[in-house]
Amino acid sequence: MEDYPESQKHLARPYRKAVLKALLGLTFVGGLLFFTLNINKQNYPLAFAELVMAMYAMAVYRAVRNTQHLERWILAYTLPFFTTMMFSLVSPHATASVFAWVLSIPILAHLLMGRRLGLIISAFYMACAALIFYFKYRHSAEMMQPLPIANISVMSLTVLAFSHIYEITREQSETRLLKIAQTDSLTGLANRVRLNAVFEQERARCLRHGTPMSVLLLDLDHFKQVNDRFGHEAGDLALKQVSKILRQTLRATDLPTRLGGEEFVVLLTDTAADKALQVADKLRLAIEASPALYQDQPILLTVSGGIAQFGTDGHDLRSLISRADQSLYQAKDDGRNRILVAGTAPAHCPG
Ligand SMILES: Nc1nc2c(ncn2[C@@H]2O[C@H](COP(=O)(O)OP(=O)(O)OP(=O)(O)O)[C@@H](O)[C@H]2O)c(=O)[nH]1
Repeated sequence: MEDYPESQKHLARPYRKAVLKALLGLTFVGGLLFFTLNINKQNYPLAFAELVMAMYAMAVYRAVRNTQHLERWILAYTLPFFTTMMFSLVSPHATASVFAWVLSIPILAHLLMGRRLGLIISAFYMACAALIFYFKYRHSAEMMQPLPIANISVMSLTVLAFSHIYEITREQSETRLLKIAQTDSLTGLANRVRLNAVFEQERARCLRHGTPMSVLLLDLDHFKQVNDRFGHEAGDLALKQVSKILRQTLRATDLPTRLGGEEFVVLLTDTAADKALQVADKLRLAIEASPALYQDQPILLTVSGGIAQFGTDGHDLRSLISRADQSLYQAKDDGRNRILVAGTAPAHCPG
């Protein structure tokens, strides 16, 4: 589970909303201005289009304030906006300077829609603008000179390339920061923040498809003695060793996380409690069989655990962890090195 698309979408929303609101404000004011200018020039179709866009900008501004569907509103506004721009380029009354607006397309499209969709939308509208330019000025000897054409083309491609590169690097830094924010620095496992985010996604999937999901809470036994006897560095090494076993043993669709201290939570997707117990026992035996080596000394490790199943034992992460925690403490009381399923009699005896 290495993707961060949902978190990234949430992270991009506030700044995309700010860019959209600025665009809406500017097009409202600009629309009214160009409406007046076009009325004075008796260019009524374009004046009417500018007025409609200004009113539409106002309506969208009100709609996006509390929307849950920002991406849809971005498309619902920018596509008519860019199309109106093309309409202005076609207008016989418009001067060649109107083509300068085309340079705003790649910037706005990338800022508002990200690198992939931004590139597609920019390429489409810039190609339309190039065709309009050609058909409008193909008989104009002045405009069809190689120098102005090369100038316009290179400038347009430069703005497109820089907008795209900017968005790629911005998304990459965002992914890097998200990864750092959602990773436990000692073990490299996911942390509580990521656990919460993935749980919410998986919960929706479980409710939609009716698939099971279990939460396994693991706690190292007598870990204080490891620190006291071998030192804190050895304790850290033991935590890394357990993390390595979790990563190696679990399926790619499961999420092993470190909650803090010597406590781990594993989110087992598409897994009911009885199957989760089998997985947990496999982990428990692997941990027992692989002592951490600190300065050539083996540190024997065992874990106790509790399992709770989504739906049966709770519908949110907090209650599931709390139910698993009750079983974990029961497992500790029963002698440690065992896993118990919530609401059942002791399900495993070490041996
Ligand atoms: N080395 C190391 N130790 C940690 C870390 N986080 C917590 N600990 C130690 O983990 C120990 C946990 O001790 P306890 O809560 O008493 O649990 P325990 O000794 O494992 O006993 P039981 O859970 O009852 O089996 C404490 O000594 C903490 O200092 C860490 O990041 N690194």
